Amino acid sequence: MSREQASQIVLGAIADDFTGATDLANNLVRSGMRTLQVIGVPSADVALDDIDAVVVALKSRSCPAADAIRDSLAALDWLQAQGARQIFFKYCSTFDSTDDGNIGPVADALLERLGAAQPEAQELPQTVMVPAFPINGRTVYQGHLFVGDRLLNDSGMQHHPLNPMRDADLVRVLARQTSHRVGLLNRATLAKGAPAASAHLAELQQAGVRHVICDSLDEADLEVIAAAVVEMPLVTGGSGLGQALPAQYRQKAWLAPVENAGRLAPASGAALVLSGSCSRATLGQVEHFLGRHEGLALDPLALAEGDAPIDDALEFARTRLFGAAKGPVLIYASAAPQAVETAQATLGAARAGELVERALATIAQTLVAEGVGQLLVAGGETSGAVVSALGVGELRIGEQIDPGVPWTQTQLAGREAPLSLALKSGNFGGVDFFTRAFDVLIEQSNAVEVGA
Ligand SMILES: Nc1ncnc2c1ncn2[C@@H]1O[C@H](COP(=O)(O)OP(=O)(O)OP(=O)(O)O)[C@@H](O)[C@H]1O
Ligand SMILES: O=C(O)[C@@H](O)C(=O)CO
Repeated sequence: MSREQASQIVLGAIADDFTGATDLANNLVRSGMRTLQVIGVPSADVALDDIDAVVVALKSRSCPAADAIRDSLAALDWLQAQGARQIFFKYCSTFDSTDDGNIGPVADALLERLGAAQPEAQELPQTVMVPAFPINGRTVYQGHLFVGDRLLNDSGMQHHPLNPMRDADLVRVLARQTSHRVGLLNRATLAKGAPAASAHLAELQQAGVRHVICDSLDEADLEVIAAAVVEMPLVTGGSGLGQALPAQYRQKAWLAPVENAGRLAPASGAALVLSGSCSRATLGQVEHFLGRHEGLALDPLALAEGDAPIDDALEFARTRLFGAAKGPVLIYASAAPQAVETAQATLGAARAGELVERALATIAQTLVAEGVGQLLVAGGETSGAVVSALGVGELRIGEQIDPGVPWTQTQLAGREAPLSLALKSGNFGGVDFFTRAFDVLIEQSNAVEVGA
């Protein structure tokens, strides 16, 4: 099938984790693209009528680079078969990766596959790296990533359990992940507008630069970048760029204007929060929630001894969810850096993470089967584990709770009503996120019921 024959999908995105996928899908919907999120590469046909963008959610951020490449290429092949005009490799706005990858190796593999599909192209394959998400405080200046007013390596991300970020210089970080040349499109050039940015990208390409880290301090910078890269086969970055691209697609008449790109059915069932994120924002949200509602902590060291903590958590939740009260309650492994270090020193980082993820996934599976209908999960890896255990195939995107986090809905096999699901990236959301999310869901459901 040629691109022209099946060009109904404008944007095909490959996201390296599930919360990141929802974040991108949210921004695409808010910018007027009818967006479907699929979990993994679909094995059966997916109905894509009236869909402008598809986001394939992978769990490829922290796995070995070879696995991430394999899964990302499979997603690329599928998206190309759907006729996607542009491919977007979505990773974290905090550039979560290690010296072994996976951002560099995956971007290289995608570029090579896309280049092979266009042997007539004369130029070296090139892509941009645009992690900035200004509304959530992620900006890039002179190639250095900031979270709020702190450099990345001083933002809390240096303590991340799986991919501690100890260097804010993204040109240097990426250069350790690829054998190809890495360059910079800086703010001074962006300030001159899209033609200057395009000219600089072309110069870098002539000089053999494959990956271009882009500064961006605000939405205006992202709009300039979007205008300069709209024709690139592959773009990469965070959801800020995703918010800026649809306007460019409309200018090219690739996209028709739509009124309400995201609308969900009313929510039902008991309300549960599961948190495996140890990020600063989540720790604040856990504390805030526990000041108002009940919660139970899971300890990885106890989980290593057996499943008793899972049974206790299930009992705790059942008595609070399936009687007169319907929650919300919280079950969490989220812990401060010192407690995480202790667990990791005893169990190893990977095993500690697996124990927590398996426990939260089991709890989600059991309680959703018993009547939880509104589920909020905090943490990208944690969301990946939960969504996989639930067997989620597709997510429809609804109302935003806070920037980067929408409510979504999915239809699970054997369930009558759809499950409302919010997947929160570790560092996203205001301090009252865990409580306010359910208020947003009620408002959204009421609006649908009265036909607003
Ligand atoms: N108490 C703990 N000790 C050790 N590891 C933990 C503990 N609690 C959670 N973990 C693990 O830490 C990891 C947290 O990663 P996760 O991606 O879920 O959150 P995050 O990094 O804050 O979110 P995001 O990726 O969206 O930024 C998971 O693998 C989780 O199982
Ligand atoms: O870009 C971000 O920060 C998020 O969408 C994310 O990927 C966190 O997992």
